Amino acid sequence: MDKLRMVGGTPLKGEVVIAGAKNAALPILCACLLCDEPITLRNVPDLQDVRTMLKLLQEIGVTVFFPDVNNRNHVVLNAANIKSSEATYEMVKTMRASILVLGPLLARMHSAKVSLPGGCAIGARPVDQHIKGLKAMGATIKIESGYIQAETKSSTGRLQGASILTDMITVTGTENLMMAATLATGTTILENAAREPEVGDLAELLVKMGAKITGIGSDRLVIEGVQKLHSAEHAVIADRIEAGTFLCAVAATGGEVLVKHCRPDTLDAVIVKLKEAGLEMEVGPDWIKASMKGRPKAVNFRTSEYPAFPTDMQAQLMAVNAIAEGNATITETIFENRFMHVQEMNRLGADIAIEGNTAIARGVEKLSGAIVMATDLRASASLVIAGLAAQGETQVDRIYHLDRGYDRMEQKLTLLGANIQRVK
Ligand SMILES: CC(=O)N[C@H]1[C@@H](OP(=O)(O)OP(=O)(O)OC[C@H]2O[C@@H](n3ccc(=O)[nH]c3=O)[C@H](O)[C@@H]2O)O[C@H](CO)[C@@H](O)[C@@H]1O
Ligand SMILES: C=C(OP(=O)(O)O)C(=O)O
Repeated sequence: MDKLRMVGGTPLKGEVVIAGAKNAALPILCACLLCDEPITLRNVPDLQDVRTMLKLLQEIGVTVFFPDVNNRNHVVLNAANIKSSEATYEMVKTMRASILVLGPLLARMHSAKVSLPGGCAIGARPVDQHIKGLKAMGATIKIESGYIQAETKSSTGRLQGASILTDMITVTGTENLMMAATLATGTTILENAAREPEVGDLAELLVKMGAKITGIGSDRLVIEGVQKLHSAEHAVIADRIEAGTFLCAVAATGGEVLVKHCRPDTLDAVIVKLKEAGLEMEVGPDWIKASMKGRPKAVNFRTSEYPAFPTDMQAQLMAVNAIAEGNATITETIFENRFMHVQEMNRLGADIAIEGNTAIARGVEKLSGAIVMATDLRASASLVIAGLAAQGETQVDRIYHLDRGYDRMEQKLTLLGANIQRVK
């Protein structure tokens, strides 16, 4: 199992180019299942979850073509010949986002069998709202032998438009139901829809494919079903979480970094908090120039749905707080178990206590290197940030979590002057 070894204490300096967003690329790849014509995608990040999704789509019968052998970010998908409507346990257990094939397969093939995702390191993460929404659109769904088995029951085989109000805001739930609704008969209204930029990016691709969607970017999506979707081209939106992760790394280590090819307009809540922490930022249309002098200041924050502070940035900003001046209160409201990084940060000398869904970080002047273990994707990123800020050598084990969602993180950090290596 790969590990990352780093010697902390070097301020980051230089430029970093942000990749396409994992959380936009994954549903966008699944959208190719909705039509029998090629979908051309650019700015697809080259990371493990994307490779897993491409493998799953190939198992289903999608052809995957990289027109330029030297560029894994440009992919053409063609789902003209679907041969299976199944996502196996083997696939879903490595990547929960496999659930995103459910809506498109059901809409296009009129049946789908997808392994029920289990819980994961950050929480129970049920998919009851996906199921509830598809049932409201006329699907028959049973759970058997760990699989969601779904079928449409109308005479045409098509799902039917419905008004759906989800019990809570769910990102992949909104995406699954929106994709399913594009090929349904009649109109679907999704109330309490997720407003995350990645949902909007998926909606933009669907519109390019001929879908009729209004309310994009709002919490009320109206989708008028069409009979067929067609070929389209799309560039995946920049990853706001990767950009935010590098901004936190600058805040924790000091230095000056130009974050390029990002979407500052999707990072408002993160920018506000990092400014409070003392990170100086000049913001352009697709770049942020960040510089940090001295120690960060502690910042209280609370995660919530977009446009509020993202749960996927909680661990990284906690790493900044670990070495800040003062105490911070950090409340996680999205996932019930997303503090697994706390014990590992404390092994690096942080002073963080957990009380229910709140962590209290008492900033320490210095962290000291140690061997720590990554438990999930963003926990891994936070430990890398803490390791880069710590004195001495840190080793982050189980880096496969990090590889799920970051495109060449250690190479990008090396270009910024960090002393970091992958150990096989
Ligand atoms: C691939 C992808 O885009 N992943 C993101 C997506 O995950 P994901 O879409 O899985 O997260 P959700 O938005 O669905 O989850 C939000 C909350 O709702 C609960 N819930 C959700 C659906 C459901 O049917 N029932 C239910 O109870 C979840 O357990 C969680 O507590 O949004 C999360 C919240 O921004 C991010 O952390 C993930 O990075
Ligand atoms: C939790 C995350 O991803 P996933 O939903 O794919 O587990 C994440 O990107 O931080």
